[in-house]
Amino acid sequence: MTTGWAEARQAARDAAEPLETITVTLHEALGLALTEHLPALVPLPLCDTSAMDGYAVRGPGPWTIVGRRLAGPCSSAAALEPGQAFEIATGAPVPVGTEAVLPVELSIVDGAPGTHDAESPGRTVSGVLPAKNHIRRRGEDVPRGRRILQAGTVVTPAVLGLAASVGYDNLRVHRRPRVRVVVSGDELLTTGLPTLGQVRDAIGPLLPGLITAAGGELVDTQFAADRAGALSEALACDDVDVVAVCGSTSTGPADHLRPVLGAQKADILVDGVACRPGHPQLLATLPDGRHVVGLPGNPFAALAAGHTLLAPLLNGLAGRSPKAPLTGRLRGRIAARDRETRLVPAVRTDDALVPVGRDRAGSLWGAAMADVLAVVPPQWTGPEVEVLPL
Ligand SMILES: Nc1nc2c(c(=O)[nH]1)N[C@H]1C(S)=C(S)[C@@H](COP(=O)(O)OP(=O)(O)OC[C@H]3O[C@@H](n4cnc5c(N)ncnc54)[C@H](O)[C@@H]3O)O[C@H]1N2
Ligand code: MOO
Repeated sequence: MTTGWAEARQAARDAAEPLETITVTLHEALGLALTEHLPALVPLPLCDTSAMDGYAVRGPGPWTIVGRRLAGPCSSAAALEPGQAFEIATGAPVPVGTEAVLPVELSIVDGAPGTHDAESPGRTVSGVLPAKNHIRRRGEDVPRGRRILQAGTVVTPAVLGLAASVGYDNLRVHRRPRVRVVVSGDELLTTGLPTLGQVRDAIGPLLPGLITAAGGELVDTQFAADRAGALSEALACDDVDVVAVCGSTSTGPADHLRPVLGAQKADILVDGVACRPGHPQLLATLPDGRHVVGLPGNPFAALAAGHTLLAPLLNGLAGRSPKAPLTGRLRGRIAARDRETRLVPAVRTDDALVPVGRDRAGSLWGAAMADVLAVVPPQWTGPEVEVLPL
């Protein structure tokens, strides 16, 4: 029985148990999801540091310059007495007793505007201290031990930078779900110009990016002839978590996916989705726990199904926390359907989403021009819609 679009996505998510934990280097963690909350191993900053290039000072000026501290390891012994200053670089630990940092552009050294000068110790600096003391206190940005990121967070470039700055070399993450793509259809051609009766495979090329973005790892793409036996063979593998079958989802004489899944005693969790395009898509679980997603052969329908069932399934297996939906306002005359959700390619303008058209199930032209798929639910009257970034 056909499932509603939102329910189908939730069913795909619910079918996915997050995969095992692995420990990887920061570099290897990009795109994977944290398995545990991350506490800061050190405070940020580590100690009281200067926020400006200038002079760390104590008491009222003028101040005698007694030392110099640039970035890099340094002794903790340096201290200021009232009336003393240290030339200091942004980010360097301030000497004990520092009350403020006088920025270099506000400073006068021996009567001349201050500059960075290796000869400054022994000279006198003066200037009017600004209201801000320009000292970053220990732990002011991130206190030591504070939970900085939650389990389920996807590791982004910013997460890597933050994890490194609070002391991590490795992260514990869920492994990526391994995916095999099986493209079915005797008419398909993978290179060159098609002749009568042939069609260039458009789904094989679009899936790797979608799979990676959803947290999966494409193991390989295989081609299966339009025979039940070929599809059965392609499904008989134990080296992947998910098999995405393209084509063969309908009820025609060459469409064998449902009968083959029946013969393999698969549990069909979603048997068609009330959406356009993409309504024949399906989600099943094989007796050994592997998941099968059936993507319709019409290329735009396959893309829509990739976002409807495949991406939420991979997100869940990868251990990614669900995200609140993105929304936007759709402009123009869009005819909602009575019972089915429409997935409409649209571009973002300054103030709205504008459908681009060219969105028949067999054509990827609209989707290729679009920024998002706008989700138009049954009997929608607008203008707010959920959007799926492409
Ligand atoms: N009697 C009915 N026929 C169809 C229905 C229906 O409800 N009743 N639904 C239509 C819809 S909607 C879709 S979508 C397709 C789904 O068909 P299949 O998943 O079985 O796919 P095929 O029949 O193999 O192919 C359909 C179409 O797409 C082209 N195709 C297939 N694979 C690729 C590929 N990798 N790259 C590019 N194009 C591909 C294929 O040549 C066909 O033109 O069923 C409708 N029929
Ligand atoms: O699912 Mo079909 O794609 O509506 O064309």
